[in-house]
Amino acid sequence: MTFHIGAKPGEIAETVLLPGDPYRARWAAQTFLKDARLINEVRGMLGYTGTWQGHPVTIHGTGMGMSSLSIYVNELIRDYGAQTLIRIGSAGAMQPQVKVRDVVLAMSACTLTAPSNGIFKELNFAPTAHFGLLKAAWDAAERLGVPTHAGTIYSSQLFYDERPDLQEQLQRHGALCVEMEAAELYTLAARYGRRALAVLTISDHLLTEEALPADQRERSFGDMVEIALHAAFA
Ligand SMILES: O=P(O)(O)O[C@H]1O[C@H](CO)[C@@H](O)[C@H]1O
Ligand SMILES: O=c1cc[nH]c(=O)[nH]1
Repeated sequence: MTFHIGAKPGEIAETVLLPGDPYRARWAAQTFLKDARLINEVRGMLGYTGTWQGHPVTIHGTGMGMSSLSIYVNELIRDYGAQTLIRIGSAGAMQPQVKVRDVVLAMSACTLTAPSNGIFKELNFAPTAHFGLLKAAWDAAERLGVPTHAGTIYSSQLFYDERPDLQEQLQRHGALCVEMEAAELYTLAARYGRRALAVLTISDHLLTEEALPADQRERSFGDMVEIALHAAFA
């Protein structure tokens, strides 16, 4: 047990899928894992462990934002030995060719500042996905026929951002979408020598203002879960 995770030693798999939403964790575990059992519910942050095609897998919520993800990912890596960490999140599209329900694989994640940035001081560290996972996820998406984009994304500190100028510059420079966790996940994975990737589903569009409701964000993003599972065990 850790400060925020009630699982006993050995109850968390080396492969962990990380949705922000704890109810998406419950839905994904019940939908994709065999024999899924609840291994954490401290503060309502649900985590489940089961198997996928015979491989042990944990699906654990991270909450919203880099500060919350940082707590769970630090404990999953340092206390439970997680080796492969794949975020399965929602995101807002920033480019016209990226449509609602498309999948985005985050090759890199720009951020204004993340919880880890303090240690870099004046250095602008470039948080980057694990190449093997990224390639395996791309191949899986092609096989499954899921419309998928790969490129840089924006990990924002705020959902209600008061800096439209930043969004404009990121759009000009090709950022595909905005979410709130990948940059810190990639930084922690780099620090501890683990594999990480963010597989995102577009839930809303910043240009067209289309948006999916909460129940669909919680329970209908199965393509990204399948892509993440195939990538983890490719
Ligand atoms: O759907 P999740 O995985 O929570 O991801 C996105 O949704 C939340 C904001 O609504 C943020 O956590 C953002 O990154
Ligand atoms: O951070 C997020 C997540 C989904 N959609 C957005 O617009 N922003």
